Amino acid sequence: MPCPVVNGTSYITVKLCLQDLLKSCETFYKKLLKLNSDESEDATGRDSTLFNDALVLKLVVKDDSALREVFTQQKKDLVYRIKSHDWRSLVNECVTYSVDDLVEAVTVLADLDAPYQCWPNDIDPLQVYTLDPMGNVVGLTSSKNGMSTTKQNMSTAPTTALPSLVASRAQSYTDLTKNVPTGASYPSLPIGNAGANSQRKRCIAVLTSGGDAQGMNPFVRAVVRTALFKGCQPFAIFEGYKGLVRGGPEYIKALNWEDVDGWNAQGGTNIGTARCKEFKERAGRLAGALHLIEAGIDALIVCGGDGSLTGADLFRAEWPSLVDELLNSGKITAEQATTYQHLTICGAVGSIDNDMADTDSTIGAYSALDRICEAVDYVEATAKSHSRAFVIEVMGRHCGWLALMSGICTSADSIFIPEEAVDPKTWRDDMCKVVTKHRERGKRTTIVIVAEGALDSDLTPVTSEDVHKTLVDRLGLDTRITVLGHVQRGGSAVAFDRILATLQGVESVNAVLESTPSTPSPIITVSENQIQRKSLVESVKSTKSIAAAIKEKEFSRVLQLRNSEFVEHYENYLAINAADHYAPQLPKKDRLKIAIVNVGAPAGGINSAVYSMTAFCLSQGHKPYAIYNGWSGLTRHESVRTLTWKNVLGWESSGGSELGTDRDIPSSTDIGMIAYYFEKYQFDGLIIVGGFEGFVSLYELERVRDVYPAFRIPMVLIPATLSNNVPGTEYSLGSDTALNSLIKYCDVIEQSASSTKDRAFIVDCQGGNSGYLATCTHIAVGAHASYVPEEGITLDQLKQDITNIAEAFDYSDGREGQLILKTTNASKAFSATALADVMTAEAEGKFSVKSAFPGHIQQGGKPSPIDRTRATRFTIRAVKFIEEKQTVSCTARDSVTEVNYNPLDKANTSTAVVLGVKNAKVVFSPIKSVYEKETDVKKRIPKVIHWTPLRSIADHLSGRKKVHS
Ligand SMILES: Nc1ncnc2c1ncn2[C@@H]1O[C@H](COP(=O)(O)OP(=O)(O)OP(=O)(O)O)[C@@H](O)[C@H]1O
Ligand SMILES: O=P(O)(O)OC[C@H]1O[C@](O)(CO)[C@@H](O)[C@@H]1O
Ligand SMILES: [Mg+2]
Repeated sequence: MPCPVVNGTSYITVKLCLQDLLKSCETFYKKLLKLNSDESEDATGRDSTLFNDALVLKLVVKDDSALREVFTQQKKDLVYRIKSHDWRSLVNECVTYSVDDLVEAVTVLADLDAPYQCWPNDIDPLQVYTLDPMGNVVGLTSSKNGMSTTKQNMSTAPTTALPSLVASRAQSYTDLTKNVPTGASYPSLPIGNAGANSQRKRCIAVLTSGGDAQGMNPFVRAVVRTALFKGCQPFAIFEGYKGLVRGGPEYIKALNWEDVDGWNAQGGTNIGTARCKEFKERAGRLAGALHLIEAGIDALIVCGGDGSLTGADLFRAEWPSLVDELLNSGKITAEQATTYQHLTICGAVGSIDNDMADTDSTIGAYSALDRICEAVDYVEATAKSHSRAFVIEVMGRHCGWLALMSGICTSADSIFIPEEAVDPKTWRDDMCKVVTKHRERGKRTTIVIVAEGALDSDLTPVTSEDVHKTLVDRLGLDTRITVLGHVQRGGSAVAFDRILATLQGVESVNAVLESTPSTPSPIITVSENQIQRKSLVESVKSTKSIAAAIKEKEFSRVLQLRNSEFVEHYENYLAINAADHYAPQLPKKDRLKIAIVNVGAPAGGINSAVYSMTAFCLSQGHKPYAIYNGWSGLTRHESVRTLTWKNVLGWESSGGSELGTDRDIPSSTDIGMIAYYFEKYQFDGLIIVGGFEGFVSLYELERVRDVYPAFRIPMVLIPATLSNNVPGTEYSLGSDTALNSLIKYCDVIEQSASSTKDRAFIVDCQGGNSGYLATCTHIAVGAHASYVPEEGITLDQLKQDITNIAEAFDYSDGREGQLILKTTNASKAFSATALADVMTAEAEGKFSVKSAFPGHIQQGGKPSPIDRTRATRFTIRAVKFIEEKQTVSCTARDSVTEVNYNPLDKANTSTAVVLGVKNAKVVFSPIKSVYEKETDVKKRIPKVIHWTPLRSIADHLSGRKKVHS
């Protein structure tokens, strides 16, 4: 039987450092590869030549007894590796031989008593890994390409079982996939698998391309694990399109469950990325097509920016002609051309720039924004000390999203973005006017944020140096430039990106499996927190049209072509940071008195809401009032003040509650006194920023409108609580900040767990009766399990989790730290510590569990960029809602009567509302119906939990088996 070496090599030298291993090596290779020996060669028996028709293998002895110790040590290492590694992770360190019959090879290995692993299973192996007597890893494959899953010959079942470690792990996967419907449920098998191969597994490859972005690793992890969970074979193409163009086992590798362990916390992309010129040429794409077909891959998931997805779209469009060309040039067979006539492509947007049309956010954008905000928050302190100006240059070659959002988050005085090309003649004056105005109002710092791609309307770049020069020359400001550069792409992903990437990874695999040859290639997007599928072609087209509009100087179109949220943020930025308070927007008769109060526990974004409310009210001409220290502050101390811009300077980015907050609700203080003060100050509108107590407060005020006309004004609740348990919304301010605090904490705990053998941690999470925080953290950190009040803790599940964890420790030799999240209220009987003790006892020495309590760390320090920008957006929406609903005019107020002061219909419940995000939209829902119909008042949670689907995703990605009662 011929045994050509994979890659076509036909001569191999194996060096032996110990003479006494020669005989056993000779026997090993002779039997395994069916080689003959050259009897004539070495009479002394020092070297040996083995051969057949296709291969010459020379065993050369370089006897060195000094190496005996090294060899002994190495062997020990190998024993460890055999126990702890999936050998396919050592694929780069081994020589792989192609054999016709793997089952026969396995029998030989068993006879030789050599250790080995079969992949993907022992019943029908595609690859086998073993050690030669020298300890070299030797691979055997029956496929044409070492990485391909297409076999040359189908083999029969082997006679030998797997080593038990691998067997038990393989069993877990089998169990996992048992729940997954196969065959008919996947309309996917038709593509690339039609005909003779119709039973073959789907082979799904993933690549990352363009600039790296935080979140690409969680994305790849989710693709790999979901593909395995659904019975497919995942592959990674290393180094982006470069790997596709170069091909072969070095760049195209099958990945396994363990290969992506711990990736959620890691920044960058572990499978590498590149900018690849060759792929822009047809010849490069032709090579890419050949390599995919050779590797047996029929679906490709590309995670990258606008450029990468443009490339993916082109590849998809050209695919049939590429296959034809490969067939005509004899590079592939007719059978291959038929099998791979369709390539399924799915795009996911991974780029810090957030420059793709049709999605609110790209994977990595919020992490980069987080890095920018952190840097500007730092710079602010030194700027303030010296009363300096700072020009901060941020990334974004063709997109100003990072500059715009960081401008909002840090209350920058001015921003420059490509979407709003400035007038070359006037921009300097305009900027100086705003900066001077802010300085006159008492601001000691000046922050100007310039996007890397900022332009004027002649398409001349507006550079940081231009801005610096203007601030120095015209205003005489002591000015510095800070270019943030690649720091923005550094570090690990924020919670939002980890979760977004994970959900998009899962959805990409779903999209691949559901697509048919006639389905347009999808791109996975997000809209107001909802993962959606859109058309890749259309998104690429819209994205290109933005670049074209800029090039053609059609600036009025450019902003509109970005999504509506971008436009809203831009208008908000101008309203709160560039407005002239002496020339407000609204005529005097429409100006209102609007109060804001914080109710409940502190949450990230509360202060941002107060800052935005104040700045927006002032720009409109309204009078903003603060009620300090909640309802009890009002009723006991009449703690009401008007707010000025200077009062709230710096609040956009500050943590806690500057106004002061507590959990009192109106009925527990003095509702009559509240009405009295509302009347005294003649409030025209109220904004409550708070959690469940805020929700109850609004309901109570609305209910007593009959009795107290002072409450017949528009009232809006902006939900703000880390528990994210307010009915009427899928998102509350503060929940993102809390998640970020918690994942940072968990990453540290995870490190400790991984460093200590056989150690798991149970992290106790806040959240009241809502398991939102624990579930999202479970996904974000890749924890093993989470216990939440919605599910409770059953003894059966606990037992199962103990078994799962023991198995995971077994497999990783105790080196893979395990985390479990537990919402404090998940069980009345088990505190985190009690649970840890029970698990430790039941694990019978296999592992130990400790408890960890992040406590109020979860309320976070500074609010996250998501909470800051959403606070701004929601608050401005709330003020606009009040404007719209409030018909009373200031003139009317001058002659107050009960009728004209409280003109709102007493029964008009639509004026007391919860502002929420629901089904991808910002909506105002009347408190009366939300409270009475949608709320489990006793448990303080909504009756319908919107995040329930996350539970099963969290579990399947951590390989947790669920016990169903
Ligand atoms: N028009 C195109 N045709 C074919 N391939 C393309 C095209 N544009 C880009 N690509 C491929 O995608 C790679 C990455 O593109 P690009 O450098 O524009 O980054 P990106 O994906 O937009 O990410 P980011 O801008 O976030 O860094 C390119 O190096 C190239 O291989
Ligand atoms: O790291 P590189 O290749 O220099 O690319 C920098 C570019 O990549 C991006 O960060 C996008 O990933 C752009 O904002 C920036 O212009
Ligand atoms: Mg790009």
